[in-house]
Amino acid sequence: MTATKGLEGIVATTSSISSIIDGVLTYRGIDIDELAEHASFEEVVYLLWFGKLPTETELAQLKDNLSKNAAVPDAVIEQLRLAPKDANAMAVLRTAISALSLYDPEAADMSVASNVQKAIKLQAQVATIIAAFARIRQGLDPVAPKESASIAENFLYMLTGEQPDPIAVEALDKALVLHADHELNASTFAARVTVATLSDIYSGVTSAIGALKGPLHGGANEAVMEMLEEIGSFEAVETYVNRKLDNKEKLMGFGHRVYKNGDPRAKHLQKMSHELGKLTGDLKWYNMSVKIDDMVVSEKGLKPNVDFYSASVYTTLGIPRDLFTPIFAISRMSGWTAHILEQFENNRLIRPRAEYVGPVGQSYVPMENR
Ligand SMILES: CC(=O)SCCNC(=O)CCNC(=O)[C@H](O)C(C)(C)COP(=O)(O)OP(=O)(O)OC[C@H]1O[C@@H](n2cnc3c(N)ncnc32)[C@H](O)[C@@H]1OP(=O)(O)O
Ligand SMILES: O=C([O-])CC(=O)C(=O)O
Repeated sequence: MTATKGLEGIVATTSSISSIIDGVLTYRGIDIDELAEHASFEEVVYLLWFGKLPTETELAQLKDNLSKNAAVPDAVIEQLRLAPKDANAMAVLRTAISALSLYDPEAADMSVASNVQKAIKLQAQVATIIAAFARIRQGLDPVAPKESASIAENFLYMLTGEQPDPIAVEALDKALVLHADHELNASTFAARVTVATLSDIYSGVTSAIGALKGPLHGGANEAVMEMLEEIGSFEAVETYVNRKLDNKEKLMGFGHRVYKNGDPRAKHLQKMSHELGKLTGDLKWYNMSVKIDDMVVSEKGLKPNVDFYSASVYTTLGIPRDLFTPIFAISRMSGWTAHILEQFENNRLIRPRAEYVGPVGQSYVPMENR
């Protein structure tokens, strides 16, 4: 038995949800480039869950169902009020999503119909929870979700209490499409491992949120913005990047376990960052990002991943830095739940082995002789 560090290159399951083949990402066989151009996030949610693009009626039904389920139980809102105002937003989200199960009488129902309904609730409520916490910590009351608004529109509306700019809604919607699923990434794997014990869907997504939070995974988008803020100006980029590379330190938002020739989602986010920067007249973060990108590509051969340009996109949309990873979770909820449903369809406990490298042949030493 020989271990592969980080399970690199190990094929751990079959899946028909998304694929990365020769650097091309597809959801249910459709290239992400096409989806980014044409699909709404709700269409993508339907596609991931049900394996096909929705008809007009099916999409309307899904949107209606999401809309009707977007309100969060009062007890969970109360719990958000009890959280420290400076609590980590991903930790709050992880706790609140776990708490939702306490108020769902169907939490332990493992039928397919019940699990699909729980996926709908989770997808609808994740945005409500994040927006509510963002307001509560500012001493404001949460804003109730609007009926018949998309998830992107509703999230921005619930965050500010004002009707969001259609350009911002469109940009966030596209970002949600781009982050929705990604084969067997760490958080999705965590979700599948959890539910493969026949634990419930809430446990699965709670595990996933915990895994997404880390800076080597979804947490990298916040780390990118932290880096941009630390650098502070376009002029300071060169010295900063050279110092990081000389010290062999990682630059957040670069590199990927699977993509060695670039992440196909990054170009869309780069374009959005540029367009939003032009619209707002503030290209500072975009210009700094491009300069870092050019230097890291030419000096290290590493390309930006999905997290790199999403940082300047969200900042230009006026979203606070610590909500970037929670927004990733809004989108990835669709992928996690699709994978959980797929895992349940053909379940087997996930239990790999460890290569033992510790001492052998040891004896118990009585306390007085140690
Ligand atoms: C949504 C997502 O999860 S996308 C990924 C988000 N994460 C980040 O952006 C964090 C920064 N990037 C990284 O840490 C890595 O590239 C990962 C975690 C994404 C992938 O890592 P792995 O496949 O395990 O690659 P690993 O960390 O072993 O790196 C391989 C080599 O490239 C280097 N490298 C990888 N990423 C970076 C980086 N961002 N900056 C500088 N060097 C890097 C490593 O130092 C290592 O060099 P070495 O062989 O000289 O020691
Ligand atoms: O696939 C991965 O390892 C990380 C990633 O890009 C994602 O989850 O979107």
